[in-house]
Amino acid sequence: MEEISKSLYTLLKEIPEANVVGDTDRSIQGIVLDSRKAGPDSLFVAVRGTQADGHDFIEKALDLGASAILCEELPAVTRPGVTYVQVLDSARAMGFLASAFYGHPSQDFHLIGVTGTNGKTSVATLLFRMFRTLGYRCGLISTVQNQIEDEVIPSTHTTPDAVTLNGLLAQMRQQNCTHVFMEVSSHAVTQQRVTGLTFSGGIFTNITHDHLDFHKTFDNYIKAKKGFFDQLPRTAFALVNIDDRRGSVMVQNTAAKVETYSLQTMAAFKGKLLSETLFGMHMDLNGHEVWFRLIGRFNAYNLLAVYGAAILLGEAPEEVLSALSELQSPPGRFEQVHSANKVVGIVDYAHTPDALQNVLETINELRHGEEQIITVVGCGGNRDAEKRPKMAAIASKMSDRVYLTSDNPRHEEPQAILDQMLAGVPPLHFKKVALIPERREAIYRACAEAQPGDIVLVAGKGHETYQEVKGVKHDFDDRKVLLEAFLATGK
Ligand SMILES: CC(=O)N[C@H]1[C@@H](OP(=O)(O)OP(=O)(O)OC[C@H]2O[C@@H](n3ccc(=O)[nH]c3=O)[C@H](O)[C@@H]2O)O[C@H](CO)[C@@H](O)[C@@H]1O[C@H](C)C(=O)N[C@@H](C)C(=O)N[C@H](CCC(=O)O)C(=O)O
Ligand SMILES: Nc1ncnc2c1ncn2[C@@H]1O[C@H](COP(=O)(O)OP(=O)(O)OP(=O)(O)O)[C@@H](O)[C@H]1O
Ligand SMILES: N[C@H](CCC[C@H](N)C(=O)O)C(=O)O
Ligand SMILES: [Mg+2]
Repeated sequence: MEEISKSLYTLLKEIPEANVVGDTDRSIQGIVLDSRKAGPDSLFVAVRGTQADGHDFIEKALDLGASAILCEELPAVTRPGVTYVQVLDSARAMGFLASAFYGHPSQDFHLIGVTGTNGKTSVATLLFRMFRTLGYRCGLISTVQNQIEDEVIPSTHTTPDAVTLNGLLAQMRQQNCTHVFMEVSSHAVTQQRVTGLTFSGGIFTNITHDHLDFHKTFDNYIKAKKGFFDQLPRTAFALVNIDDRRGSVMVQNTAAKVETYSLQTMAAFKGKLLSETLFGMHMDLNGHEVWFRLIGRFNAYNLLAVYGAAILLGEAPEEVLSALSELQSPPGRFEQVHSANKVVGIVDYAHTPDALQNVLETINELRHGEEQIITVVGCGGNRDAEKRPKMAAIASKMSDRVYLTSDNPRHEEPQAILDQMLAGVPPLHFKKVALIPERREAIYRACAEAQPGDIVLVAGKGHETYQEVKGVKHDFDDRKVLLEAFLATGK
């Protein structure tokens, strides 16, 4: 990426409401959100976070060479030669400045944002792959990875912070991308990571229980997702899943053109799931019958969203459906690992109650005989604790055997998380459930027990290649461990 330098005076035109103390006739070499990353002539943005207050690090940033400070509260003592820019909301102001710093890259291509509790990665990735098949140059910003055409850029967040995000978008513009598909997490909306971007379209997949550790109430969580549609311009489309009862709320105040998709009712994009096997499903989409390689009712929704967005972006239905019918699931989404003696392993990123229920429903629908469903699942540490008992209840009701185990315990005790999960298991299903904190051991035990035809679902980590324990990420890949376990247990 080329070095960028911008005049502070020009940048400040983006935030006319700011109170500026100091000289604006200076160049800014970069915008930083973390004082430890400050360098000569950078602009440090002081944000009040969940753990710390960025205002406490202003002096540190200045020591490392920062020459401008964006903050909500001016320091008691200011340094000569430094420009202080005071605003009501520094995260919001940073969104506008970050976009301007990189020359507003989002205005130079179609940027589509996908929000919802589940399905963001699936929809964004399918759109990215499909538009590439249609011959466009594309970018992707997602939980699994960021991508510019074939170049993979590792991702640390579902939606990066505003500076990283605009930097990535600028790289995509430099690579002549015409379409960029990105996930918009609820954290990102609340923390204004997407403020200042120009979207051509927004997609709402669904909203169910997650992240209440951060948003505190379900109402706040809904408001966060709605905030994304509130900021869409008139020129954009807002494509919503109208079968979700919050679908209409999302677009209540949007200026964008509202479009709908549904499997149940009248909608601009109407689908019907006709039949499915382990290898794909047959759907009707607006009167076109098509075979897809993805399975599950939740994927029928994802395919409808992708189809709808493509048509709204001006593509021809036949070409879209033909490209879409070739696509496979993104990594770690219903990814199958078959053993030599026909045990079916499924690795899925279901880490919310709704996702786990959907995946288990799909697996139950696929079963046609006496096949057993053996589920291995855990819940992340330092994340929403309310979903723990719910996920364990769903796993125990919808499986024949359940191994509750660890999923990124982070700074919590694995046994404590397991105890909270177990509290959700109805006594009727106690017999089915075993607690095995070591995830590898849990997967091995599940495989040892599986008979030909049985299905072993390993849920929660999907594409992840690590297990995070007390700040350290240890190598761990459910797909590899499942394969190893099949071999080790003679399957
Ligand atoms: C809860 C949350 O969203 N946290 C994000 C947030 O950090 P924070 O508010 O906790 O920051 P903080 O530690 O309190 O610090 C406050 C400020 O002081 C600054 N600081 C701090 C220390 C220092 O020495 N110097 C300094 O300048 C920090 O850079 C920050 O700007 O802002 C940081 C900078 O953008 C993010 O890296 C961080 O993501 C953390 C690592 C995280 O795990 N986030 C997850 C929960 C997240 O964002 N997930 C969503 C997906 C959720 C989903 O839908 O599944 C995502 O989009 O990835
Ligand atoms: N449209 C959908 N509705 C409900 N569940 C879904 C849907 N699509 C996928 N899922 C389930 O949710 C899991 C996560 O899917 P995906 O990664 O696409 O969601 P996400 O919204 O990107 O999640 P994250 O918030 O972690 O980024 C999948 O593995 C699957 O079990
Ligand atoms: N984006 C989600 C992913 C959860 C994945 C699960 N494996 C976990 O670690 O809890 C989060 O950060 O809450
Ligand atoms: Mg995602």
